[in-house]
Amino acid sequence: MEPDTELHDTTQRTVLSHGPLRSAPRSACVVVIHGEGLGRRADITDAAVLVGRSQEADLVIAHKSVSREHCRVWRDGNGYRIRDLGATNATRVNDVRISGDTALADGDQVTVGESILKFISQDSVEASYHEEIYQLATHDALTELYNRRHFIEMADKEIARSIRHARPLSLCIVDVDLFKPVNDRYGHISGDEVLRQIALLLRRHVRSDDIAARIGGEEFALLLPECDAEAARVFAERLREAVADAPFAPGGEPQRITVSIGIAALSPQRDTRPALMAAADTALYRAKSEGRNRVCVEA
Ligand SMILES: Nc1nc2c(ncn2[C@@H]2O[C@H](COP(=O)(O)OP(=O)(O)OP(=O)(O)O)[C@@H](O)[C@H]2O)c(=O)[nH]1
Repeated sequence: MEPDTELHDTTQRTVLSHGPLRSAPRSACVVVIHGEGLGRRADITDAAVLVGRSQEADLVIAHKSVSREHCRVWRDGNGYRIRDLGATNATRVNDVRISGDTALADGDQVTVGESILKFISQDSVEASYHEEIYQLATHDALTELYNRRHFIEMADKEIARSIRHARPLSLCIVDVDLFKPVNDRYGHISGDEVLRQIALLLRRHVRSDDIAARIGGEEFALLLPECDAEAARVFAERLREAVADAPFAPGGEPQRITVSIGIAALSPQRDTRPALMAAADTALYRAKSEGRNRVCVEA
């Protein structure tokens, strides 16, 4: 198990990647091209996109110059429109303060506090470039799951949403057991293949609203909205069994691989992401010390 704060460089392991597992349909988007939130983007699909400082915004820009609900962008027939929501620093499009609903055209620059967003229509050649950049910035190259940084961003939003709506939320931290001996015996390339296989199992087990990420070398996180601790335990048991039963063969040699899983649920006493992660980590340590290949829940 790796320390929580450690960062992992996985770039050399892209050699095993067979390319993106899912190709997102291209949609119009707003992307931050300057200031706080640089690189962050929100696709404009059927639902309107709220831009603001609030964790519940679709595009969060956590800067004091940005109002909690700053502006809204939405699709209107074949076009797109934007409206300022009474922000203290009024929204500007191409440096002109907007009033009422305003149409957006491809390439328009939207000033939100001290950040600048660019509107990119789905027909733009620039859209695929930003899609690629977004994929690189938010996903782990080896497993195609979300990376740690993006997981943290999404977890903060999900926690805020769950608290606001008084809904349950659980976090599972999944750590591969005795992975060092696997690497030592079969080499890092085979170890990487094991990690990819485990990531696929994770992906198969989660629901579409769940958030699956690789947050460390051999450590994964699963955030389960609408799931209390007991439901998360049942889910985690199924996942643990699926890994233990899966046919791994690093270096061509059949090998049993197992995972330990620590779980913590959101509660009034545990209502921040660091507290939730620390509690799940404590449960994980217990699972390891009690013999591995098991699920523990932090009360
Ligand atoms: N192949 C591969 N190995 C990695 C990667 N990131 C971390 N590791 C390895 O994962 C291993 C983690 O080992 P430890 O933290 O000692 O834990 P462990 O052997 O899994 O033992 P327990 O967690 O106590 O069950 C180390 O050998 C790391 O080198 C990676 O991206 N690819």
